[in-house]
Amino acid sequence: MTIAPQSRAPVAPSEPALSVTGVTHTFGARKALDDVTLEAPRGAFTALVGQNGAGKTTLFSLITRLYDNRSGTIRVLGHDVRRDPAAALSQLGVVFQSRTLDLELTVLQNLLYHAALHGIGRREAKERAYVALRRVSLEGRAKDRVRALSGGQMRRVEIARALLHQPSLLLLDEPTTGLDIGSRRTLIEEVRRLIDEDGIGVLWATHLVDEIEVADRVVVLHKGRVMADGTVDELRARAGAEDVGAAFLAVVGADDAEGVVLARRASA
Ligand SMILES: Nc1ncnc2c1ncn2[C@@H]1O[C@H](COP(=O)(O)OP(=O)(O)OP(=O)(O)O)[C@@H](O)[C@H]1O
Repeated sequence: MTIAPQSRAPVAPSEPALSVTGVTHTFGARKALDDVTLEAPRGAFTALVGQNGAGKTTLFSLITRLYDNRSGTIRVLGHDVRRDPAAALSQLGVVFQSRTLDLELTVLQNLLYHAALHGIGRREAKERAYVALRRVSLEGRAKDRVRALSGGQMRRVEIARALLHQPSLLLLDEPTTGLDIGSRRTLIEEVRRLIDEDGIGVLWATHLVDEIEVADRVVVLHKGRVMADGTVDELRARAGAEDVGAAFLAVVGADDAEGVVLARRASA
């Protein structure tokens, strides 16, 4: 399937990169998402934080149309993903939780393959690939096989690949999984720079509370429900806590947050 890069309808400047309104999703009797409403503005880092099983991946699967949203509305830059999927998906870049690069191909080949799926011509694709690799400081590795890269570098190639069709919204599902502390920091800094320089909107799903600190906005998802939505300072003030981890605990209920706290300790 190719997604036409030219399917870009005019968009009001006030439209957020992502808006989700009243979305519920069930797997049989299990409610994975319960009346979820949230926004990810353009030019901002929005952290979606929750424990394992909170519903983060389910939400991403609905935004990317892997699942059909049967209730509520999901808009990407104003385009309803159900009613106008081509326009919505053309504005969307995704880095999935599992790695999805072909290890035997070079970095450039991986990018060109993805660009072809988006209907981008080869010459244009090559130019865009080098621009995107420069954005993540990897232009010198274009001709290397992916297998030769570190885990953090592979993640940055995936981000470059997600940027090829020039989306307005970048979704990242637990992107620092398996990375050491230095690679995690580099990845966060690269994404922060993309936001500041390109004005892209980012929704970064994580269960690591220390990754919230850099976010402009935080959405706390717990057992499928949005428990808090605001700036890091608002989250701290609401919970009456200095520390963002303590604020998270207070919002979701201390007894329930063990997975997140342990994850935070493990990553410190
Ligand atoms: N395909 C599926 N079939 C049945 N239940 C599912 C399916 N996918 C997710 N669930 C359930 O939905 C809930 C939300 O899971 P989801 O994977 O969205 O959470 P998550 O926040 O992404 O967690 P993780 O960080 O572990 O991936 C969980 O209770 C999970 O068991």
